[in-house]
Amino acid sequence: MGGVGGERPGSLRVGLLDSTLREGEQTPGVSFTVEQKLEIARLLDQAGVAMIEAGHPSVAPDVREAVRRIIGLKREGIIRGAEIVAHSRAARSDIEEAASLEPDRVAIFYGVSDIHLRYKHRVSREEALSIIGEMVEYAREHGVKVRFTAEDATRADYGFLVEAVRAARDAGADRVSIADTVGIATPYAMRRLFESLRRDVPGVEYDVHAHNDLGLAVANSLAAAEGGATIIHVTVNGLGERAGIAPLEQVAVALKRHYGVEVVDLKLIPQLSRLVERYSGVPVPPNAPVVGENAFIHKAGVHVAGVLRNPETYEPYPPEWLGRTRDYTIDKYTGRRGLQARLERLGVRVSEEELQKILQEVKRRSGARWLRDEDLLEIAEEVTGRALRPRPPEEIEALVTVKCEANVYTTSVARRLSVIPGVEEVAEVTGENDILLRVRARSPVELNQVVEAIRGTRGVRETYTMLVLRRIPLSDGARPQAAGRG
Ligand SMILES: CC(=O)SCCNC(=O)CCNC(=O)[C@H](O)C(C)(C)COP(=O)(O)OP(=O)(O)OC[C@H]1O[C@@H](n2cnc3c(N)ncnc32)[C@H](O)[C@@H]1OP(=O)(O)O
Ligand SMILES: O=C(O)CCC(=O)C(=O)O
Ligand SMILES: [Mg+2]
Repeated sequence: MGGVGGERPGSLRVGLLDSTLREGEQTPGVSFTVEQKLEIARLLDQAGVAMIEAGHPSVAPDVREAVRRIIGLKREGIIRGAEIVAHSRAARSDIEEAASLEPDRVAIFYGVSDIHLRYKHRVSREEALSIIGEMVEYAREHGVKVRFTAEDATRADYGFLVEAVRAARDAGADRVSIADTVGIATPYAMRRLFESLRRDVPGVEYDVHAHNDLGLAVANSLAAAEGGATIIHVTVNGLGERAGIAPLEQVAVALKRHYGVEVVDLKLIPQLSRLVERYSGVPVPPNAPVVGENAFIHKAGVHVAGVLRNPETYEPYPPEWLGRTRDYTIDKYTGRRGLQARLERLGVRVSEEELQKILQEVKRRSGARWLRDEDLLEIAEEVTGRALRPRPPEEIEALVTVKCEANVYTTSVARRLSVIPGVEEVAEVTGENDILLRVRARSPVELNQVVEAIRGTRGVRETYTMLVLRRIPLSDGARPQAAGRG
């Protein structure tokens, strides 16, 4: 492959620390239950993350309980590979509480920028160095591995940062996390910072923790890894304080795409993303990289024509990496090639002239929305004058009630359902159910497929299907009169 995007900057020795359960729960409005945390932790381990930051036990009883039980899963061998990390302030009480649960590692954070020293900790640099040394040593006395986190490291004076990292290393920390706590680093500065630290303070391994306030978290994390960081902190869907931190899914795919490193099983990413979306209640936008609904949906005719010949024309990596599939929409942006391919997929062959007419009609009708296959076939029938849709003697009509998962937007689910072929009407309703659908199918097998598609839609918890046995046509005389004073 040529060009800038095809360059391989070289291989990296790097793994992921997932902090969905700690940093991710610092997202405003997010609170996972203990059971949800266990489920997320198990899936993260299955995916192959190197470390799970399970929480900060001193925060609240349920946070402590989740950390305790995740450590229990590790002990029982249910979580197999991931190292379990407990977060802690540089305070004896926090360290004792964290260490008493016997995690693999305690991570002790302490702000190292002058802003943090002066306004938050209200200590001098000398005092800070002795607190860092003492607290790391105190944790080590409890028999756990220790990571020291230099919080706000990217705004710290470099000379002092070096002293702080040395103090942590000399007291027994084998890892140091360099945190871009307010997301102000640039990739170039980040790479140089890690290169310098590795030169000036060898003998420890480095983590990078990059916030996304300026949308640079992924770029900064990759740059840090190029500079020598061996662990990248991520959260599923990029959850975290303010704009969050580097999203697991983006970092994992970028590492494979750019460096040929597969740090997690990419095929588990869609499941992880949906699970965390559901439990966090934070919706994944359709245009989110990797996990967004539109990540592999093409629209413009020129793109579709290219993708039909070779998907690489408009895809940086194939959806198959994630077990996803590509698709394209039919609307006013469609061109001849895409339209023809779609018609062929539907088993419809048309002449050049008919194709042109259908295209004109598509462009005239679609407006802001995209056309379903059914709509397209209807247009094609009108243009060609041929019956293109098989018409069995009877159609089955059904009403399907849908209950949505807690914490999902009913309107998003309704929108997803509305594009399922066979779904003719969608209404959001009050009462026990959230959505009512009118469905039409040509056979019981087809009805079953439609219902399966509904049940498999993200956000759908439960469905109930009622077959319509008979419709009673209302004669004019039987039609209820509008209430009026007349
Ligand atoms: C950048 C990051 O995200 S780091 C992770 C931050 N994590 C959290 O804050 C977890 C959620 N926090 C909490 O539940 C609470 O803040 C607790 C339990 C940690 C502490 O609660 P409280 O004791 O009531 O203190 P409060 O939150 O009001 O203030 C923080 C105190 O911790 C001190 N502190 C802050 N950071 C540190 C640190 N790294 N090491 C030691 N002490 C610290 C502050 O100076 C302040 O002390 P003060 O009360 O003497 O002024
Ligand atoms: O412990 C860490 O590595 C990071 C702490 C944190 O969340 C931050 O500084 O933003
Ligand atoms: Mg953070």
